[in-house]
Amino acid sequence: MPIEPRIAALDWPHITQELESHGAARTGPLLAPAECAALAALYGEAAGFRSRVVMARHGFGRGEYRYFAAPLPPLVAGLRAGLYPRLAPVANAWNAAMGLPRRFPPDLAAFTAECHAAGQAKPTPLLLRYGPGDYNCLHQDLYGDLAFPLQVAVLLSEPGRDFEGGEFVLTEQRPRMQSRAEVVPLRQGEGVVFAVHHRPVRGTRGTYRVNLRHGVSRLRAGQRFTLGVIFHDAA
Ligand SMILES: O=C(O)CCC(=O)C(=O)O
Ligand SMILES: [Fe+2]
Repeated sequence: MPIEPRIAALDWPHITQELESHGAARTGPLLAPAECAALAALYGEAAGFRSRVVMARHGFGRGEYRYFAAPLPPLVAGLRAGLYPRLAPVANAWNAAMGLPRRFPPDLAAFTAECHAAGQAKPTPLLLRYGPGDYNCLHQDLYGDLAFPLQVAVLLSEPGRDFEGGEFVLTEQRPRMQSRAEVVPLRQGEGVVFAVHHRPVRGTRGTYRVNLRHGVSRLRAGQRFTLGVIFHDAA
């Protein structure tokens, strides 16, 4: 099945509900094992990427990632364009709840045009590769003033078979309170939608803003690949 109808067939009411209550949601199966393997295999290709980051060199963790160059591989472009319109209403509701003035257009082409006009023109989808002992420190994928508040990561390897450890982790820092951690268990081909930076939480005294970070715990063994889909482009 092409990616667009597959995205349409996901349980969006449930995903939206999970995002509202927890700031993160699993998509359920999104990519077939062969598609995951084909995407992971791109990591070893010389062409198709605009930059490579060795995380240890920057204090980001251990392991590495590569940002795709434009034009994105069709499956990556299809995921980005197909997921965006489903998430834009959530993004707009979040900004309204947090009292932030920005609203996001209903389709990715229009949002990408806004990014380019703001000087953010480099594509941000990326492939990440982790080996034994590798990890990804808690971070936020912000690349300029313009940021879409949700992003998606798709696990391309199978836990237990291809790697051990390496859990996707989110932390949520609440105002004047201690941070809360959440581990999101994923299967190969499954995505997690999560807050890039802030999200609104309804409390007894109205809505407040929490600050989220995400990362990956240490791999105990094997190799783990991820596809990261970030909707704003980079400066
Ligand atoms: O490898 C992961 O699961 C995390 C990837 C990540 O940081 C991202 O997609 O932004
Ligand atoms: Fe990230």
